[in-house]
Amino acid sequence: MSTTDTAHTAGAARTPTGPLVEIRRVRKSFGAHQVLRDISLEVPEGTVTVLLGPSGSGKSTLLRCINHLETIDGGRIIVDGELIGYRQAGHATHEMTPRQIARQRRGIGMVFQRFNLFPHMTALENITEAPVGIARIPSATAKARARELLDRVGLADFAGHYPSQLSGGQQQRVAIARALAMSPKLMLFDEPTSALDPELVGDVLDVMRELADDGMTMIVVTHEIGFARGVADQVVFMDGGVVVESGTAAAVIDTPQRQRTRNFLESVR
Ligand SMILES: Nc1ncnc2c1ncn2[C@@H]1O[C@H](COP(=O)(O)OP(=O)(O)OP(=O)(O)O)[C@@H](O)[C@H]1O
Repeated sequence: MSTTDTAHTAGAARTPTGPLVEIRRVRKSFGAHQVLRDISLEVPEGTVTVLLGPSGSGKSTLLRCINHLETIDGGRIIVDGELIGYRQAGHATHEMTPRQIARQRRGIGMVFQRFNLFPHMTALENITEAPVGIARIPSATAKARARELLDRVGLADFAGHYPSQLSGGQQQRVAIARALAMSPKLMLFDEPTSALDPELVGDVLDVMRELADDGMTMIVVTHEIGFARGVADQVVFMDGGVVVESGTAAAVIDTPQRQRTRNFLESVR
């Protein structure tokens, strides 16, 4: 059993309040391919939602819509009371100004499958780049904060290392620290461990679990069922662009009601 499978009472240390994220009847197509057909879900503040589903079910697309990397075709997405995407007569996402979009994106941290660190910058520089360049935080303040974040992800001694000098797991932990440096209210993770060697997965999931324990609101796309069972307050199984089944980890993972969910879980176990 990996450390990520150890007992963690999902949501126990947190007191969920209202939804930080509301997704209502969201639709998204690429050409004739309708990837998101009708997605609705809510993510209460301070909780972790894990999105499960087969390849091509639209999980990444949904995360990208929440973070303004894609524009929805219908429905609406609200994060912290603000419309992110809304497509109905007279209200289109693209009517937002670039400045509004940039401001909203700053409140949402995203960690991708591939760490996407700047190769010519040290770990510390990768983390301070956005706070200094975008948020205009004084360099000394940003550096001090970056060191705290490196410590938090277990890499206090690696501030001066370049990405090529770090393992994949260490790079991903720097990527998490980089996202946290903008003090997001929501963190999105898109298969953060699927590009890692198996022995490096646990350290990254442990950092994510600590974030959850600290009350970070998180939406995580992952096939790590042990993580979902141990950390998720809510598990959402998507297939064919719809939510097939959602509920607690115990409900969706241990006692799935739908055959499609059972088939998927068997395929990843
Ligand atoms: N920019 C794009 N243009 C055209 N098709 C796209 C685009 N982005 C995603 N798709 C298609 O949308 C579908 C859903 O992709 P998406 O990456 O959201 O699924 P997923 O559930 O995250 O799958 P995976 O686990 O493989 O990443 C796929 O068929 C994909 O090819």
